[in-house]
Amino acid sequence: MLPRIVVKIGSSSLTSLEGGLNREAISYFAAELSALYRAGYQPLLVTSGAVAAGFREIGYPERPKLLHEKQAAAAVGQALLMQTYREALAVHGILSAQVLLTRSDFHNVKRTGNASMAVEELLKHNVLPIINENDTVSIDELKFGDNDTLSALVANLLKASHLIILTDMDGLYTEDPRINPAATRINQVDEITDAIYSIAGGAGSSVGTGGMRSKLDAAKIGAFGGVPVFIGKMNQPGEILSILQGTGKGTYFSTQSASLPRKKQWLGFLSTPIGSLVVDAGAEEALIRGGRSLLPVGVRKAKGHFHAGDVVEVFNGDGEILGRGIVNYDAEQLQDILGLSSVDVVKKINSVHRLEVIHRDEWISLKS
Ligand SMILES: Nc1ncnc2c1ncn2[C@@H]1O[C@H](COP(=O)(O)OP(=O)(O)O)[C@@H](O)[C@H]1O
Ligand SMILES: N[C@@H](CCC(=O)OP(=O)(O)O)C(=O)O
Repeated sequence: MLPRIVVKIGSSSLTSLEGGLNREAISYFAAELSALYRAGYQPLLVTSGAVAAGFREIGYPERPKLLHEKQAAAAVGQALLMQTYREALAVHGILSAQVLLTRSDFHNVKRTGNASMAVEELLKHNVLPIINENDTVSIDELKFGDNDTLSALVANLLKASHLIILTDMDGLYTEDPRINPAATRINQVDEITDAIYSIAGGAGSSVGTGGMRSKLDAAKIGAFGGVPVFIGKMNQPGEILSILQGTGKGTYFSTQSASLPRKKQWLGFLSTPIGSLVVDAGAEEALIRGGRSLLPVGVRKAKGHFHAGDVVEVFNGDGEILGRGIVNYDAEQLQDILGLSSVDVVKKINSVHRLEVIHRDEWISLKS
């Protein structure tokens, strides 16, 4: 299999602030994608820009904020975006195809299998998949919103060897350079800690959406899936190959050596937590460093109306998130056994299905 490269291009690199596509930029990116093919890689493109490309044509004075307006702008802009890419790529003899995905396409194994099958078939025929979120049918609560997370999920799903996230800033800085011009670039990040998150701000322009924060989310997802991520900018011919050679203008994020099983990736990044638990220091140690299951004795509080089988978030006493897991008790049942030893749990509940509150196989640690 040729090494797969997922390239994500943000709205800020494709459109002007007044709305509308920057055709020169698209021609440039098409040439860079063609350089990837020539160098023996198999590229996949995740592109934003539908809303930004469409809002002016439809008559909105600025990037719309209301859902139905965004949906309409995306419907106009997505067609324009695809047409422009198709023409620019055809100059290099590259055939491209539109793939629109929604968050719910990643919600279970069957649906992800379905999406990946379609993309695999395109790759088999040397067609470049051009992926975007299906904005016209996505509703806000169930949306990726920005395409950073989507690109990382695609990279993990298709076992890419790299994810390149292109934006209007040449990497992660010690602070948003638009706010503090003295900020300096961080060239390499080995671990995405809370301190790294704290320096990442939101979108930098009126057309961008997630800013550096959602790009770090993507880098984290990539790290868990075994895909190294680059975040940066390019505007010179041949730069995409420099990025792969380690000399790109941006920040490189290293990956965990082994990729997490798909179920754990789902737990960490796609599941919807229904409630939360607060655990004591002993339980934190067992979960984070001991690789053990969570027992009732270590649970201090349970919040929310969850049922056995739901996903809950787990926090320590300082309010730091430790991870997520599938809980084995209903919320009411758990209230009765908080802090009890396993012997006392068995005495209190007649039929204990599974003693652990969260089994270690159904847990993902999110604390770095
Ligand atoms: N620590 C940081 N380092 C670099 N850029 C940052 C940082 N925090 C916030 N940003 C902002 O993130 C923006 C890029 O994200 P975004 O606007 O969503 O672009 P895109 O449309 O390419 O996804 C930059 O323009 C920058 O202003
Ligand atoms: N799917 C949307 C993405 C919106 C957006 O701004 O994303 P991004 O530029 O990647 O932060 C679109 O095509 O307009």
